[in-house]
Amino acid sequence: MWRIGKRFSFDASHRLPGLPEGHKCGRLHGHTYTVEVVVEGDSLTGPGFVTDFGDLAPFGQYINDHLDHRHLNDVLGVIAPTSERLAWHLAQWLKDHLADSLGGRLAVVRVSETPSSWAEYVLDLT
Ligand SMILES: Nc1nc2c(c(=O)[nH]1)N=C([C@H](O)[C@H](O)COP(=O)(O)OP(=O)(O)OP(=O)(O)O)CN2
Ligand SMILES: [Zn+2]
Repeated sequence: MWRIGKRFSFDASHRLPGLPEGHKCGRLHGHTYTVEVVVEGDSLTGPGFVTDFGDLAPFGQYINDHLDHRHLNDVLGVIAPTSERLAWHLAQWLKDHLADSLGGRLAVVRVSETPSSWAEYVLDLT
């Protein structure tokens, strides 16, 4: 099986209510988020692609239009937009909008708020 990935990034603010008093993430702050989408396949098409990286362009457009320079507490409609919840939100968007048009299967959406941390949502489309 092959796996390919494409990385996207955007800047956004959030705050995480519900943390202990004084926790830094309870305050309004921002991140340069990184999102990686992993697509897998058992065969190759065209010149040797699982799926053309360019087929993920609509996902980049969604990020630019709806998440970049936004406040994630407003956009996601959850009280605490953690990396885990953002990964789930993005996985649902990919499932709803791109699953049928990609050459391969959507496998993982991984979100990083900082270079040292990540959360991922593993898709099961079987
Ligand atoms: N499991 C999760 N833990 C935390 C999340 C999250 O989404 N999922 N988010 C935060 C905060 O948003 C915080 O801004 C980022 O946390 P942290 O990695 O601690 O950020 P730092 O840049 O301060 O990391 P250092 O490596 O300590 O410098 C918190 N936890
Ligand atoms: Zn944060």
